[in-house]
Amino acid sequence: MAAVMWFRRDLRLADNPALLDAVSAGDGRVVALFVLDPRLWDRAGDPRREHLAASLRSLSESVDGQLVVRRGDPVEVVPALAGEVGATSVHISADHAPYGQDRDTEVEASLNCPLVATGSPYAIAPGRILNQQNRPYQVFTPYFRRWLEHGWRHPVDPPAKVDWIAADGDNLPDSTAEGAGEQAALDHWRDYLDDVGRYDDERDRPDLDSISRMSIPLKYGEIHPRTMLADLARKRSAGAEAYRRQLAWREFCADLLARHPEAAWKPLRPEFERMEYDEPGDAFEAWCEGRTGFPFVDAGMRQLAESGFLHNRVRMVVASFLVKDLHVHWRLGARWFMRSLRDGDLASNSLNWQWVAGCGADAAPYFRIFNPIGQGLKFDPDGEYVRRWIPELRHLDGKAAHEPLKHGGADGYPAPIVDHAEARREALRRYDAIR
Ligand SMILES: Cc1cc2nc3c(=O)[nH]c(=O)nc-3n(C[C@H](O)[C@H](O)[C@H](O)COP(=O)(O)OP(=O)(O)OC[C@H]3O[C@@H](n4cnc5c(N)ncnc54)[C@H](O)[C@@H]3O)c2cc1C
Repeated sequence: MAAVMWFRRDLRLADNPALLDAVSAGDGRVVALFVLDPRLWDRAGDPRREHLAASLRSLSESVDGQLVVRRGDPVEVVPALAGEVGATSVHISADHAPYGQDRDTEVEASLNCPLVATGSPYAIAPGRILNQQNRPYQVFTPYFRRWLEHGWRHPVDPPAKVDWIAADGDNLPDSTAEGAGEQAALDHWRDYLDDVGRYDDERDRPDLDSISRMSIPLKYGEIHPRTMLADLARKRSAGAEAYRRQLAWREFCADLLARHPEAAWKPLRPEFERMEYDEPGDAFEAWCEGRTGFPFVDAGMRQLAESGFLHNRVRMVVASFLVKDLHVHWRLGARWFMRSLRDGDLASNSLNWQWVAGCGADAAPYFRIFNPIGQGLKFDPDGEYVRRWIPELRHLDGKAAHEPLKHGGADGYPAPIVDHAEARREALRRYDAIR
């Protein structure tokens, strides 16, 4: 007898209730499976592929080298493996994203044994938080209040002993990514916890190193948010409180996407279907490459291209710039982010783009348009962040790096590709036309 543990977005052994169920169902004998699904693998950009491959290597070590990786359509691969090893059940943690839900329904229908879903990548599974009328929340703050009241389970330990059963598999993909895997995630998190007190005051400053970058291990399930929430509960600082609130944003996004799968690429506010956007031409290319002539925007886009990561404040500013200064559809920006980010996550990405573009459930009012220079001066007050990512501006001291034209210009650095005041007026005109 054996059970199959089909790992997906839960690449860890600790705090993994689905794995505990697999161990119990298989009487200690478990086949660890990961399916490299071409539909997901081919669409992911290099940063995600690299991280996933490194994380799988780490998981493989944790299961005594017996991780079975197979390429193909899960609807064929999972039942085939389950049949080969005579599995009595296949175990997963639930996937609430649109593709994952459909896939799991199909896999379940093709299996000759039960597909058992236990837990999810969230502290509280999407769909659970309802208001007094038993309806889902559209607005974050009341959702957050209810989320706190609802509470979550304690983390569970890794299984004491597992007999990992071998089966034929494909080669693990190569990777040069560093810092992937469960142990790296836990080490990074425990180090960061010492500094979480600074989070409340400094989290909007991309020039400082006060954010956690935990979106990456969370994306791959190298750590569960329950583990993080349990640690935060012991901290009792304003920083820890602020951090917990951000984790709730992640859950709110997943909740919204589970209820509105179309929100991945369609505006939640229907009037935005009529919004006029420009074709993505040279301006879109300049945005992708960090050559818009707006230093804060360009620093962000270069950081994204070079490192596969971007600070939340800068994500908001570059997204706003694309939609409201260049008048390009948020969907194109969201797609570029999904290809470029190591933490690219459909729910957090699409719902945050919708938030910035003004068409989300609890979106920023459309008419509040970020001034890309003002945002830089406010959140990178000494120009450190801009100089870090734009070598052409390194000769400019302090704030001057945000306004090169005012300070003699910079060789090789472009002039602004739009006039922000004019672009803002045009954005408001287009918004008025759909209200
Ligand atoms: C346009 C845009 C696109 C985004 N795309 C993604 C994405 O693809 N994947 C992703 O994980 N996050 C995305 N975010 C949310 C947020 O920017 C990142 O989670 C955060 O910057 C990751 O860095 P961190 O882990 O250091 O965050 P920290 O500031 O340390 O926050 C801690 C954790 O809280 C959660 N969190 C924080 N802010 C948000 C938020 N606004 N929405 C949802 N969760 C949040 C994340 O899990 C994060 O790891 C996006 C935000 C914007 C504005």
